[in-house]
Formats: sequence, C-alpha cells, structure tokens
Amino acid sequence: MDIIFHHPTFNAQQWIEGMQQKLPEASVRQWQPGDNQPADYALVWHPPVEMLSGRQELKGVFALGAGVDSILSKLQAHPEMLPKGVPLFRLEDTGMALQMQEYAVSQVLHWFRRFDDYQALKQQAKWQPLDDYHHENFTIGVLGAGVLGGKVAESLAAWGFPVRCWSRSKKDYHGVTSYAGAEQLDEFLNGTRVLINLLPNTPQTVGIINSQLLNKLADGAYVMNLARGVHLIEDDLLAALDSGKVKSAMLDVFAKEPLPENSPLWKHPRVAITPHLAAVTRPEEAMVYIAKTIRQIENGESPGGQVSLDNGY
Ligand SMILES: NC(=O)C1=CN([C@@H]2O[C@H](COP(=O)(O)OP(=O)(O)OC[C@H]3O[C@@H](n4cnc5c(N)ncnc54)[C@H](O)[C@@H]3O)[C@@H](O)[C@H]2O)C=CC1
Ligand SMILES: O=C(O)C(=O)CO
Repeated sequence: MDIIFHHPTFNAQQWIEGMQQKLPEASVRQWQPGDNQPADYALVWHPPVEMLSGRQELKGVFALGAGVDSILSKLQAHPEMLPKGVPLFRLEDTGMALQMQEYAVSQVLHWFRRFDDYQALKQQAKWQPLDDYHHENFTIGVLGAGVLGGKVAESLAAWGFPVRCWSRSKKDYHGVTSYAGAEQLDEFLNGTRVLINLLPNTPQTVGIINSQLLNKLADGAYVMNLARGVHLIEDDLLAALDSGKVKSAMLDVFAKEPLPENSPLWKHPRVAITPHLAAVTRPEEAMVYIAKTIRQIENGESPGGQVSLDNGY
C-alpha cells in the first residue's frame, strides 16, 4: 500500500513515521512535484492540483482538517483534481471537539460572569459590583450541530445554560433543544443571547451572520465565530456592536486571514480575536483515525467521515 502526503506547514517527517508505524504494511512518502508514481491513499491540506489529478487508482483522499471548503473550492476550478469515484474523507473530531469545548465554555463563562465589564471598569479604576446574569436569560444557540457543534452544545448544557442548536436535520443531544432547516431558523434565533457558529462553509451558509440575522437575536447578544470567516459579514457585526444590539464578539476566523492590520475589528474594544486556532489538528489522534479508516476501506467496510460532494461538507 502506498500513501502520499502533502501539507504546507506540518512536519512531514513526523507524519510519515507516524503513519508508517500505524500501518506497517504501507510505504509512506512526502509527495514532491513530478511524483507520478502510484498511490493508494493521499493525505493532504491545500494540495497542488497536479498531486491528485489523474490518480484514478486512489482509494481515498484524506483532508487533514475538519473543514474541506478549501479543497472543494479548488475542485470547482479543477474538477480533475479528485478523479471520479475517489472518496474524500475529513477529520471527524480527532481531538478538535475538546478544543472547541474549551474555547466556547471559557468564553461563555467569561461573558456570563461579566469579566468583560469588570475589565472595562478596571481600566477606569472603578470598584463597582454589577448585577448578576442568570442562566435563564443566557440562552445559547449553536449554529451547525455536527461533530463539533454537538459536543460544544452538550458541554454548555452541562453548565446549566439553556442550549439550542440549529442544523439541517433534527439532532438528539443531551440537554439541547434542536431546530432544523431554514423554516426553523427564526425560532432558533428568537431569544438566543449567545450565538456560536460551527457551520461548514457552503454556498448556503456564506454570509449567514448578517444584519438581518443579528437583529433577530436577544438584545445585548454575544457572537462567537469559530467556523469560517465567510459566514460573518464583518461590517454588519460592527454596526450591530455600535448600535448595542450585539454586546461583544469573540472571533477566531475572518473573511481575510491573517486579519489585515487596518481592520477595524482589531481596535474595537468589544471584539476579542484569536488567530484561527480554536481547534487544530492533533497529529497523533488524526493519524490513529486515518489508519483506522484505511483499514476499514481495505476490509471492504464503509467508514464514517466521507465528505458529501453534493452537500459540500
Ligand atoms: N476555527 C477552527 O479552528 C476550526 C473550524 N472548523 C470549522 O467547523 C466546521 C464544522 O465542523 P464539524 O462539526 O466537524 O462539521 P459537521 O459536518 O460534523 O457539522 C456541520 C453541521 O452544520 C449543519 N449544516 C450544514 N449546512 C447547513 C445548512 N445549510 N443549514 C443548517 N445546518 C447546516 C449540519 O447539519 C451539521 O449539523 C468545519 O466545517 C470548519 O469550517 C473546524 C475545525 C477547526
Ligand atoms: O480543521 C479545520 O477545518 C480548521 O479550520 C483547522 O484550523
């Protein structure tokens, strides 16, 4: 079995040795331009078109992340990049759900205990106890309730918050009220105080967090974007912050990354920023998952994690 690997920043040696150890029967190599030797599987992130095109022999391509939008958008321009019938897999959780839970829970608690307000008071050297917030007025809505969103929703429910989620089909997460489809989006938004985005980037979800949507949230809402920058219209968020409709935002992803130095988001006192690291690929967990999936394919089983090219995620 031959496996080719390409990632613009990961330590290739670590991945080659790791995969080799988990699949001793495999021969794993870093793909180099001009390498047309056969391969059974490809492990990729931002793959060059020539790495995959024409490789009809592939039994699977593995995206080394959860979101496959960058691969699918490249496929639009170069459909030959994924030969017909070759399945595309993505990482499902592999340690990312815990990171998303840490990120979301810590930020929700920060807002709920009004640490943002106390930080602002501290700047003015003001000793001023504020009214408590109450769980019943702190409904959390998770947009996108898949592998990551579902776990984030459940972990916040465990802290006693009313939690709801929105997805394409109904979900059954412990302590979480499920809303599904475009027809239930308004109901989901009505009364949501904290909006957390974990949707995939698809033509249906681009620009979904816009003025219209923000105006349907509870007054003084909080917004956390952990999915993709294209989901959020940044000017609409700034307007909602300035009008007071949105109290604060925590953003990990941006329309343009790195976020340009002249973006007004940097200077906004009620916007917090992290540089797209809410959840990163953990090599060991990812390699265990990929090796297990490869074994399932080799045994003729149908593994999970296959991307639906029709749905775009
Ligand atoms: N900021 C970061 O560091 C990271 C961000 N991500 C982002 O998180 C996203 C979610 O990852 P997973 O939970 O693994 O994906 P997933 O595919 O398991 O879940 C996606 C969810 O969105 C829902 N959905 C999709 N299209 C919809 C639509 N049109 N209307 C309503 N619901 C819709 C699905 O029903 C599903 O519940 C990734 O696509 C990626 O963009 C992932 C990892 C790290
Ligand atoms: O896995 C993903 O989709 C990511 O965004 C990683 O940063």
